[in-house]
Amino acid sequence: MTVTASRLPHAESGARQAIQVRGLHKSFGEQVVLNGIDLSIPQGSVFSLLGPNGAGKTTVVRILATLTPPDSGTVLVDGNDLATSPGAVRGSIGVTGQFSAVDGFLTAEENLLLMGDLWHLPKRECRSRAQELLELFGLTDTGKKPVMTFSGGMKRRLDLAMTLAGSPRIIFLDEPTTGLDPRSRRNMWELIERLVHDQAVTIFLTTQYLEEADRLADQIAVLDGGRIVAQGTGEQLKSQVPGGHVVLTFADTTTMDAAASRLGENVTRNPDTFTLNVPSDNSASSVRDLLARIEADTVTQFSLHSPDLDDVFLALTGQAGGEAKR
Ligand SMILES: Nc1ncnc2c1ncn2[C@@H]1O[C@H](COP(=O)(O)OP(=O)(O)OP(=O)(O)O)[C@@H](O)[C@H]1O
Repeated sequence: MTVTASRLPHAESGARQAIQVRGLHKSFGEQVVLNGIDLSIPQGSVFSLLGPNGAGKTTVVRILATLTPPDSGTVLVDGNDLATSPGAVRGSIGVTGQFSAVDGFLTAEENLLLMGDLWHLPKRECRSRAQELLELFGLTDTGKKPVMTFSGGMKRRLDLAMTLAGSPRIIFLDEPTTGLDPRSRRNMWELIERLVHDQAVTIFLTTQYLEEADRLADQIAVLDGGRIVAQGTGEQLKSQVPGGHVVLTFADTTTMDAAASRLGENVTRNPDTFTLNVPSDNSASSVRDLLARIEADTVTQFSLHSPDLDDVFLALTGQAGGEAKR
């Protein structure tokens, strides 16, 4: 099945762009990793880059964060040209995740003070910012303990807190919840949502968890074979793949079979639960047409199922998403 790449929906919106990328190329030796990437990410939004292992997500983050030079292409971060003003780019970004700066021998508070120092914050501001961040990230009680005693979730929270010490306008979160248990992952999601809501930062998120992208991101792009193969909101991406269906439940086999014979061969019967699965795009008109073809009064329950991002990922890349592999 082919899914066509959608246009860049926000490029026309007129919103100020936090990140603009045009024609980005990067090869390592013979291996072409990025083969012409275009991105426009509006300020104050959450953007998620998805892709199978080795697709080049970290390479994109490293290029945008000035850690790896691109071969060609133009990149503007917070209005600054990466090629001519890398220092200004570094001044407006924070990077967490696979390049964690957390020092396990120091306490959480000391780590935060060190970051404030690196950002040349005055001593007093440094202390108040550290306290503020410990509180924001639920680390006040453990602030004086060495980080090596922290759980994975606490370390990730501290990592994100340290990124915020410099008050960045754009934050790169490279797989921020990989390896966390479901509860810690949800905690991180709530923190990220609060950051975007309260501080209007722009988030560039890479993740293996499609559910994470679906929950947090305003825009999702799928990177595969060196190119962005689809981009849009979670809903837009899901609407591009088949998998939507209506589930009709009946009181008994007789009414179920009567409906099945009127609906034709695409219907899947589940005799154990007296249900029929009927492929549908779930639009109001197709659901209305469907009900008009059967004795609607015999339906005891009715539900719509949309494809999830896993279906999208599979259709686009031929691989299951990270969550599915676990
Ligand atoms: N410094 C480097 N030298 C040579 N090859 C590299 C280098 N960095 C990345 N690569 C290669 O580029 C490709 C993309 O790597 P990258 O880490 O960007 O992918 P990814 O999408 O982040 O993968 P994952 O989901 O596994 O973290 C991989 O094949 C990787 O081996």
